[in-house]
Order: sequence, then C-alpha cells, then structure tokens
Amino acid sequence: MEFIKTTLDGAYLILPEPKSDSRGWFARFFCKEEFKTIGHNKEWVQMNHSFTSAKGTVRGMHFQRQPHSEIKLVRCIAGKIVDVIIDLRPESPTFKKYQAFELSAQNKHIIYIPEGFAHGFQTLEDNTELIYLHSNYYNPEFESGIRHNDPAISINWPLEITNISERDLNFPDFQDK
Ligand SMILES: Cc1cn([C@H]2C[C@H](O)[C@@H](COP(=O)(O)OP(=O)(O)O[C@H]3O[C@@H](C)C(=O)[C@@H](O)[C@H]3O)O2)c(=O)[nH]c1=O
Repeated sequence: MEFIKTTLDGAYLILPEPKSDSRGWFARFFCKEEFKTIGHNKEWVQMNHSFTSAKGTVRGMHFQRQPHSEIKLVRCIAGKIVDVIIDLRPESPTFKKYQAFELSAQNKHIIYIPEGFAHGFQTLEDNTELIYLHSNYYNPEFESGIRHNDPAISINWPLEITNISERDLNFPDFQDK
C-alpha cells in the first residue's frame, strides 16, 4: 500500500496495490503492520457499510466529540464520491481547512481520517456504497457535525445537492470552541 500525505497533517490518501490475475484482483484494505508506518496503533472496533441511491446526495460533515472521537478508514466499493475531510483541531496550522478526494470503486483509493476531523461526501453516481472502519463505537449522544454549506469552511461541492438528511441540513453555524 502506498501512503500519500495530504495537505492536512495526519490524514492520508492510501493507494492499495491490487494483484491481478485471470480471475480479477485482490487488494488489502488494512494491514496492521503497514499502517504502523503512519503511526496508526489503534484497534478498529466497528465496521460500517452505507448505500446511497442517488447521485448528488450529501452525507456529512460528521464527527464524534471527545472522549468518543474516532479514526475512520473509508473506501468506496460501488459508484463514485467526492470525499471531504475538515481539520477541526484548533491547535493545527490547517484548522478549518478542508481537502476533497475522488474515491471510486474503480480507483480503490482509501482515506485515513485521524481524530479531530469532520467527514462527509457527495455521491457522483447513483447506487454508491462505502465501507468504513472505526476506532471508536458509534455514540449518538456525542455525534456532531458541520453543515455542508457552513460559511466558515466554504466547501465547494461539485454537483447540485439532490438529497441530504434533515439532521445534516440543520447543524448550526460553526463556532470556534
Ligand atoms: C453512523 C451510524 C448510524 N447508525 C444509525 C443511525 C440512523 O438511524 C441511521 C443513519 O445514520 P446517519 O444518518 O448518521 O448515517 P450517515 O449520514 O451515513 O452517517 C455517516 O456519515 C458519514 C459522512 C460518516 O463519516 C460516518 O461516520 C457516519 O457518520 O443509522 C447506527 O446505528 N450506527 C452508526 O454507526
């Protein structure tokens, strides 16, 4: 696997190295030993899978507050998305900056999202599926989010938004706290 630094310290774009033969291909999604090279030493405790039917849908921007913050490893396994991460670490030089990545079933790219980041995505194709590994359990009482159009972040979404949850639409304005 190739680990590529992003503009946000501690977040990585990971390129798997699929081995192809006449049947198809085989690729790693996670390897404890290889991930030591980026300092990852936490256990994954939950694996999630989501399906989004329509192109243009936005989910996000989500994070869990302390003490339930989590690392996420995200891969698109059907369709295509633009994946967005926001650095929410006040002490970071890239606080409130975001970076976007195209993830697709075809390119097999993986995003490693450290604690202290918000995460979301927009589907670029119908019938898109994502898989996630999480270093912490889902804890709805500690769930929080940044609105997709918060002026403090100004995310440039590539498509018109065709679907978004009520919860995601109604996150309050971001305040430095
Ligand atoms: C995230 C999650 C949701 N749920 C439930 C709550 C709700 O009834 C239903 C759908 O939840 P949501 O609306 O939060 O689903 P969704 O908007 O897809 O949430 C996901 O968004 C992306 C951007 C992420 O980064 C993920 O970590 C997760 O927050 O599933 C669980 O039971 N376990 C979980 O881990």
